[in-house]
Amino acid sequence: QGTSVGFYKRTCPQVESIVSKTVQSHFSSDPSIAPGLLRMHFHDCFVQGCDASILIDGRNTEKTAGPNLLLRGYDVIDDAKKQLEAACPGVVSCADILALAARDSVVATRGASWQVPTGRRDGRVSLDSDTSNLPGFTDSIDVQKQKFSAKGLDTKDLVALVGAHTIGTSACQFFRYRLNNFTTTGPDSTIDPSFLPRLQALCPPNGDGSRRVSLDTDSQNRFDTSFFTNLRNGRGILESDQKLWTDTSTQPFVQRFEGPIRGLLGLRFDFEFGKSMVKMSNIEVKTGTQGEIRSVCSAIN
Ligand code: HEM
Ligand SMILES: [Ca+2]
Ligand SMILES: [Ca+2]
Repeated sequence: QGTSVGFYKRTCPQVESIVSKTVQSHFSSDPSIAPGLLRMHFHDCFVQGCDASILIDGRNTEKTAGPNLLLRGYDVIDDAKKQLEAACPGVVSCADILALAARDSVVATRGASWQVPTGRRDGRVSLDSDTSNLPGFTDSIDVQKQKFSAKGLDTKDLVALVGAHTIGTSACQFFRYRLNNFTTTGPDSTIDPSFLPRLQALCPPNGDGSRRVSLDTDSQNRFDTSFFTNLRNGRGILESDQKLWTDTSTQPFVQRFEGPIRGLLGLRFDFEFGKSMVKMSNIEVKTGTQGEIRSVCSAIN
């Protein structure tokens, strides 16, 4: 009853090539759509399951909620949907397009590929008030773990999936508070002191809070393990990211994802990321006769 690889094999064999070509062509003119689409899929799956509820336009929909205001890549999904409606009308869900586009975004940034099970149906509900279960950048590791385990994802999945921050950027407004007066004695002490001036220069106290800074310093366009090395070195940008290193329950996973195979404890980040993505992409999916196949991704039928 769940999703399966090759769900559209008979009904729309071109689906994967249409989505990947569309992602590639948008990526070549604007590389920021890769992190945009990956994050969008995560924010879709955590609210009402992976059902494209994030794509619905209108008043008080998920899109209008705080954590979703800076999402990007909606036009890529609309473009792919248009082509798919021409090739196989009424067949491919917007939720599946987004799941495929997230994978193709990792491939575009030279990460490892994985097979994406399909067969999701699109939801009919999108409410900004449902977005409170999305993790926040000040969340403790306990809260992060709770929010992930509520969706069937364990600690290893948490660390692997947050590894998505190996690409993309954050606005200064989400971490600038760590750089000055974080405590009575000064900046967040978990920040590498030799790195601090660089961040302070990028995000001065009264500067532009919307200015964007790499989440993985010096490697924002490459889907690699550098993000974990940066965490080890006190170079995490978000408070929630740096805590993955300071917390004793998540640090071992950061260590294991950082290096290439290290004996029996070694975990390949690229492989584990794909595995955890398949789990995340199956959160509360609607299949069979549930939901609908939207004709336009930004509106319910
Ligand atoms: C504890 C969990 C997480 C928290 C608190 C968190 C928080 C954030 C924040 C605050 C930003 C900056 C947004 C902006 O300024 O536009 C961000 C960016 C991003 N997040 Fe996460 N995130 C989490 C987990 C994840 C997961 C699981 C994924 C995907 C699998 C993900 C993918 C991304 C990507 C790719 C970006 C860069 C977006 C861009 O460049 O447009 N995040 N995240
Ligand atoms: Ca959703
Ligand atoms: Ca990187």
